[in-house]
Amino acid sequence: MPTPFIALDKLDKRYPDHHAVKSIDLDIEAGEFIAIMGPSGCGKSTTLRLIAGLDEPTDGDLRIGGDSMRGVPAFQRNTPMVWQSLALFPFLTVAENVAFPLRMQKVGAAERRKRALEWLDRLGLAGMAERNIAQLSGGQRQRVAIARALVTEPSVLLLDEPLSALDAHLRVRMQTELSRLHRELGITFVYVTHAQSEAFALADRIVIMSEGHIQQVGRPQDVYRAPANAFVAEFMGMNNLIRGEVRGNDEGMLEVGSTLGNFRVPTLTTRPEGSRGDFVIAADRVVLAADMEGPGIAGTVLGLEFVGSTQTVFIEIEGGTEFRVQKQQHEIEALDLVPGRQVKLNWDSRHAWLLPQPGTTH
Ligand SMILES: Nc1ncnc2c1ncn2[C@@H]1O[C@H](COP(=O)(O)OP(=O)(O)OP(=O)(O)O)[C@@H](O)[C@H]1O
Repeated sequence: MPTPFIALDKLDKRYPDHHAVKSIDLDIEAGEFIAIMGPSGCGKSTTLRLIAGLDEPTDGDLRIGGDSMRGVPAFQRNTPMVWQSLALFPFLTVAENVAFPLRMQKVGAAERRKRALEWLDRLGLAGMAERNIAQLSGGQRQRVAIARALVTEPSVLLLDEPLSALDAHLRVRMQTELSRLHRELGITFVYVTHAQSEAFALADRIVIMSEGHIQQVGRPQDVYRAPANAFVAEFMGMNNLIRGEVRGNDEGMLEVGSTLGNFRVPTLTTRPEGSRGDFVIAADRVVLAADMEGPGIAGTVLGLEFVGSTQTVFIEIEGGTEFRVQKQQHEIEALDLVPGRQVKLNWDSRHAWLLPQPGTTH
């Protein structure tokens, strides 16, 4: 194994009244784009601040390039951070804002200006160098903040919800821009976001946190299709979790009994009868049928939600369980899926994903 570029080693942060980050381990390779996600208050920003040196860990270690960062102040780490609020200086021009970190490094005035103008050019802001920050749009300010972070040519860029203040259209444009910069610069990006779409569009790997713990680290498609536990399955949103108990093992399949009926779930290992057999079926894997005499679970359409060209259908199963099903518009119309409509739900057993038993890997 090559030495990771950034290594979080049992990194821990306690505030007087809150244990924000609980002994987390994470290896980040040089040049990776890592997105950290999780519900509000789970410790994402604290983790980023620990990497930046804006906060000191209570315990554990953080290494960058193999060197421990314990006691190394933020200004000596060259790990700049871009925030949603940007923290640009309103009394400086655009060029002076970008050049500011170089001034801190005592770089000469001519060189500072040259490098600031190069970065402004690179971010599509050539010609705006002498403007005041107040004379820029939200998207342009975001670019200034990114130019200012990159002007010292760091090997890591930390971003804390950088796009959340922008409107949807601009957000997508800036995502493309960040992706391009990441590719061109080849440096490591660590990106905190609560927007799944951003994390999926940008990241090589996603880290899911909850209550100060890391719940799963993996490629976006793996976290989505193969959640490590019930928390991740539910956090990803478009999963249906069925809690059940193992009733038998049959050639790579578990027979699972639940309040919704008996199901077959693929497995790599056998499990003893009576043990947990919780599994997940993704919303886009559920098949709906109008024929109530056919096989499947009976349910009633509660309502629909538009998400671009697909819709999420919320279906109530007897006993109060709610299912989410993702369908294309034409399928919705073909089945006339209006609230109150009765439907049968089904899926191919091969698409069910067995959750690992707590404390084990799959
Ligand atoms: N300086 C501090 N003093 C005390 N508690 C703090 C401090 N900073 C953060 N916390 C607490 O630590 C927890 C984690 O905070 P953090 O900002 O890392 O969460 P987050 O996952 O980034 O949340 P959000 O998505 O809302 O920004 C929160 O409960 C927060 O109130």
